[in-house]
Amino acid sequence: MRKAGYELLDQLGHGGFGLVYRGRPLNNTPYTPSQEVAIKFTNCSDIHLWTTLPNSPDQIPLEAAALVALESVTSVVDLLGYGQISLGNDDVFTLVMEKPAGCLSFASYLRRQAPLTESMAFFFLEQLVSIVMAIHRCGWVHGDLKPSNLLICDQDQLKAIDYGLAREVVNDQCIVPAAGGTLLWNIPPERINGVYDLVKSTVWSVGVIYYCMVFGKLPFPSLRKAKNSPLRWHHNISSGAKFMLQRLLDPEPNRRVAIQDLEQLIQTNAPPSGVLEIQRLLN
Ligand SMILES: Nc1ncnc2c1ncn2[C@@H]1O[C@H](COP(=O)(O)OP(=O)(O)OP(=O)(O)O)[C@@H](O)[C@H]1O
Repeated sequence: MRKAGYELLDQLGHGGFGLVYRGRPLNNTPYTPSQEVAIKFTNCSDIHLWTTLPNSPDQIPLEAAALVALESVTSVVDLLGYGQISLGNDDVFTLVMEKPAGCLSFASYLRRQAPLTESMAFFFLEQLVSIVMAIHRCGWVHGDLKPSNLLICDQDQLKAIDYGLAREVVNDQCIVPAAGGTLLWNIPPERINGVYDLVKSTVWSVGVIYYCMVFGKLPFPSLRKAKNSPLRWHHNISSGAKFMLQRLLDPEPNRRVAIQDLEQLIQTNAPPSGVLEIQRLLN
């Protein structure tokens, strides 16, 4: 455990298993005392996947190992410390993470701003793809990509949080049993059949988030509809945007755009740069 002291402030959020508090470093920490942190507490009995780091025999949750492995990715929040503590009768694992200044949940942003202009949606799609690819190049997959696991910082920069479902990728694949995830955001239609590939489902999640940015609503009301219904266009969008959505949200995982082709898909279907600039100036 890296030792450091933090003062707990108010609760930032809570999810299925974790409670997250805003914290302030005490004077004995290497972190700048004025900079706030996010401290996530998870009951150890709720953590099912543990691992070790190469330089230590200590067991740590896979979530912590993912954050260590992704340390160099700027759009992934920094891990500042971790460790196990006892609270009453419970053993609790704590993760101390960077809390980027002036950030807002991307879910709240979309609730207020979506549908976005095609230009803005593309601007965030590019960032989302670069986050997915940076994580992929480190040999991991986020596993739970959705707007509430993205922060929007400094007005328009995305950062991904919550690595509780992150997994290591081997040969561009990560086959997992049908458990975890959030229905309709990151659960693709192929999961109806049981085990599925988290890498292909991440491409699906990118499509769901992009669709929500463009239309302000989820693409499908249920997994069954996602498997059998064509995509609906709620207002007119460019043929490039339609093509990208069809490739990202193909219900057949082997036909869906492969992660290796994601960057090329968005580069070749970008709105013309003049249109992008003018639309951004108007926003
Ligand atoms: N590094 C961070 N900086 C700022 N806020 C954060 C940070 N980490 C978590 N939060 C806040 O705490 C909330 C819950 O965190 P997190 O998603 O990691 O918990 P969880 O229990 O895994 O959630 P879920 O079950 O919804 O996936 C987030 O939605 C966010 O509002």
